[in-house]
Amino acid sequence: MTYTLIDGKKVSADIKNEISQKVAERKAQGRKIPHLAIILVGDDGASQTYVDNKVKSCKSVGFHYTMMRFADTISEEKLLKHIDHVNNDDDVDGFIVQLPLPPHISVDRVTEKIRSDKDVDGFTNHNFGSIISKNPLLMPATPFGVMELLRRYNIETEGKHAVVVGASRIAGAPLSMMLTEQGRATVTICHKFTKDLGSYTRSADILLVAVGKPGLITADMVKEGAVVIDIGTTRVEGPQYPKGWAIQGDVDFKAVAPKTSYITPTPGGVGPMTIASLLLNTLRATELQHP
Ligand SMILES: Nc1nc2c(c(=O)[nH]1)N[C@@H](CN(C=O)c1ccc(C(=O)N[C@@H](CCC(=O)O)C(=O)O)cc1)CN2
Ligand SMILES: [Mg+2]
Repeated sequence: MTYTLIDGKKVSADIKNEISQKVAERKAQGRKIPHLAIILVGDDGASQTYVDNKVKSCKSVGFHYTMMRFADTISEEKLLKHIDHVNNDDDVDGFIVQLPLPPHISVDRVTEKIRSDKDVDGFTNHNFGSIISKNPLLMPATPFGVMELLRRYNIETEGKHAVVVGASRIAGAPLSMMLTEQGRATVTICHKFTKDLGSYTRSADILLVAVGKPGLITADMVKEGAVVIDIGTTRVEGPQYPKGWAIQGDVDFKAVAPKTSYITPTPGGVGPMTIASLLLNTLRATELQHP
């Protein structure tokens, strides 16, 4: 079977162009320029790379941005106080706290401290719940990016069987709600307690995998003609890679791709969409707060 490669890099570049135009219009009309603040705790190498990409993307679309760095020894109390300060800073339209956080800090308490109308990652309970409302507020960036890829490639979801592997708060769980609500798909969620994973994945018209286990999905687990969306991104280290590491998805791409109708590569599939969605959410947060 010949398959179509879903090019997240290109779609995210298109979205960034669309955002740049909207920023230029706002500027010409004397309206507020979106301002994203990024909180980074500690010096995790991968987080640093993602945050650098977010800053670069803000610059490329004309957003204002502020980087806020803290040592990994910061107390939870101090971090929560800082979040409160950003919540009340009227110049900041949206902000994120880069994950993971050091183990002594509760991700749940930090996330819930973020004002929901400035929560451009869409991680708060309020925004999570708003997925099933008629008018969702700010949607979690990664699943929002997946839905946008499906939409831009005209992939029909209504009435289809979508199997989501992984039930994380930032990807699998909200994605299954979006596929049900906006996509009108019949959704099965699999997770680490699922027995005989292949018996579910083989029945998927659309298979979406967000686990973080390279090579988890092999060719025998995929139905002929399925759409496969790989959301996992794991940094695998090894001397064979020029940089000393490489990004790998959850799907054995080489073996699986020939069986599919559409498939995302890793890197270059869902990953770039995460940042494009963050920019879209920041623009939306600005439009809501400063119409
Ligand atoms: N506050 C947040 N923390 C984290 C999020 C998030 O959305 N908000 N997601 C991940 C990390 N992440 C963004 O922060 C992220 C991960 C991967 C990519 C990406 O573009 N991946 C590329 C490969 C990049 C590379 O070569 O290193 C790809 O898949 O093509 C973007 C963002 C956890 N933390
Ligand atoms: Mg504001």
